[in-house]
Amino acid sequence: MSEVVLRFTDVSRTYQSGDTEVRALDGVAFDVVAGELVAVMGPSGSGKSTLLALAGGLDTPTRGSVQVEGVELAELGAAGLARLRRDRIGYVFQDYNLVTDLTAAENVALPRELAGVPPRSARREAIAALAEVGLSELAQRFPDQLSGGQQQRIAIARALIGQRRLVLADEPTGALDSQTGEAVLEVLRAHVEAGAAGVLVTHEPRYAGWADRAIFLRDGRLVDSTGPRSTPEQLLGGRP
Ligand SMILES: Nc1ncnc2c1ncn2[C@@H]1O[C@H](COP(=O)(O)OP(=O)(O)OP(=O)(O)O)[C@@H](O)[C@H]1O
Repeated sequence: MSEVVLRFTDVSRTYQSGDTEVRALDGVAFDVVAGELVAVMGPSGSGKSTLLALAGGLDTPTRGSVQVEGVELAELGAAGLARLRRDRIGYVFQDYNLVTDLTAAENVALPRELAGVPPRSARREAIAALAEVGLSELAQRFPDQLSGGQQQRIAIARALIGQRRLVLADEPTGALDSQTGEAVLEVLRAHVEAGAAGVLVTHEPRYAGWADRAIFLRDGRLVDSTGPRSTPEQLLGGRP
């Protein structure tokens, strides 16, 4: 049995909007195991970003339980949650969220330095992470000297440096042309193959093809999910 990295058990999230209640998520349950990439799909407003925010401990469920590596997020205090987010969870955003006045290497090293790793070691780890995403030669460049696809690959290196086992990606290909988007997903896929668990929010069936399976949300409910993909050829080919 593969290790469960992310577990949602009967998770609901309700927002109060004036007098009305918005049920952003309603009784959602699923697991993501190590080595697995799960795509989350669904129309606008169906709850995809809410699901990702709950998985990353950026938001709290109204009902139900979210566990990361067996740890119940609701039972962690603010400091414990911040530590878990820094050390175990990587977030990749549509707009990269790189620090503009830090170089690529400094951006990638940042979470390690915040975790107390000495700067020299953090830098060494960052250079290795940049090599993994094929960008070692661009380590000294600043974000505005890099293409969108290069910036997103740096964001992925930053999301996975250290011991982080869970990578949450919210439309990471949104701002990219399709060829560059495929290259970014190839990097994400490789990290998952190396043992991380991944959740990828995407509108694009083409990109969802990089995932092992997809779950579909409608009005906050999990309405369908595809089975695991069967052949290595399909996985490597990147299309369903
Ligand atoms: N802070 C909030 N207050 C009130 N309602 C909210 C809040 N955040 C989200 N919602 C509502 O919850 C529902 C789910 O929103 P969510 O952003 O998770 O959807 P989504 O599937 O990510 O949409 P999109 O694809 O457009 O980004 C929507 O009806 C949204 O309006």
